[in-house]
Amino acid sequence: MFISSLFSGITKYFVSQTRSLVRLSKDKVGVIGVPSCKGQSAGGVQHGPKALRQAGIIDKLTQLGVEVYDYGDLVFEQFDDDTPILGLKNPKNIGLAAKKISDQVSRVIKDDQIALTLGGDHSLSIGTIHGHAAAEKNMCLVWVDAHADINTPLTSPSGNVHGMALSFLVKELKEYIPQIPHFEWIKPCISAKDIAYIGLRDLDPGELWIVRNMGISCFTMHEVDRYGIDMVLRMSMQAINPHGDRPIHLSFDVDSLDPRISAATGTPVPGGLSVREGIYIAEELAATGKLTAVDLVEVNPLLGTKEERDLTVYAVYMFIISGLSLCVI
Ligand SMILES: NC(=[NH2+])NCCC[C@H](N)C(=O)O
Ligand SMILES: [Mn+2]
Ligand SMILES: [Mn+2]
Repeated sequence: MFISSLFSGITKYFVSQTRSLVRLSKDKVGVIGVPSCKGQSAGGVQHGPKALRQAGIIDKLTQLGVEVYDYGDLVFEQFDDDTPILGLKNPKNIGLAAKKISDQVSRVIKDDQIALTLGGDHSLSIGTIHGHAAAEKNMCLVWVDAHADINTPLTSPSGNVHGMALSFLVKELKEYIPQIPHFEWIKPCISAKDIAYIGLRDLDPGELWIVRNMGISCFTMHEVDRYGIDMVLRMSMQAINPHGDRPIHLSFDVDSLDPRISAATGTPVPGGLSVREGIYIAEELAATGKLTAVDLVEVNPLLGTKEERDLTVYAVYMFIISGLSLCVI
């Protein structure tokens, strides 16, 4: 008697807690391939979009009932005469590519589709976030990464733009960013308080200073270990989207996952997220009904063994399918 009533109480609890289906913000997804590689130095990351398409992401989403529009890969003119400015490598290639990416993401979101961008290195997020903010003024950003990617051209130890992407976009950093040719069009479009980091574990000194002093919400791997990924997401949303009414941009660097899963990436860092923790982020943000743009970056199919490459791509495949299809039962 006692046990059965307890059981029915628990059942009721779980039924009341269970979402029957993930509520996507829009039921259409626009896929944009961005074969960018000039934001870092390892060859191969430009093949990321192809590897992810070959894994069958688009067919699977379509079979699960998502209306998918595939815009193919953006084509970028290549400039060989691209000398570094203040140490920043490939300013012309990256600055002009970012404009193209921004315009395309903006168009897709204005067409009422979730913009799913397949990279490519993380410098592409200069364009995706800029384009998202142009289409949706009130957007907020969840940046999932081992790295903060917020070096300015002056603090960067490498000159690689994939490690600087956010610095060009954050309003509070405007005074710290020098003039870079081909970057003049980039207007800072997001405030520090509208950004949450998840998974960080490898910051440069300048980045540490910025994150500590600018008021960006930051949940490092330490917080993920301490509170668990569910609580970290709740705290992130409490910080940047307390009323749940803002369009969400999820920028997901595959090196946020532990390198035992995602070895096929240029800058792996031990001690990362599990596959389930990564996927849980996609599912929960999709379930807010406000997910509007997703960047999937830094898959490099030329790194690691064949098994490692397949596993990296498979993890990303699961992340996208779980996040963007209606498969929470
Ligand atoms: N998107 C990435 N994987 N970024 C790695 C950045 C590494 C280093 N912090 C740098 O600025 O060079
Ligand atoms: Mn990273
Ligand atoms: Mn990154």
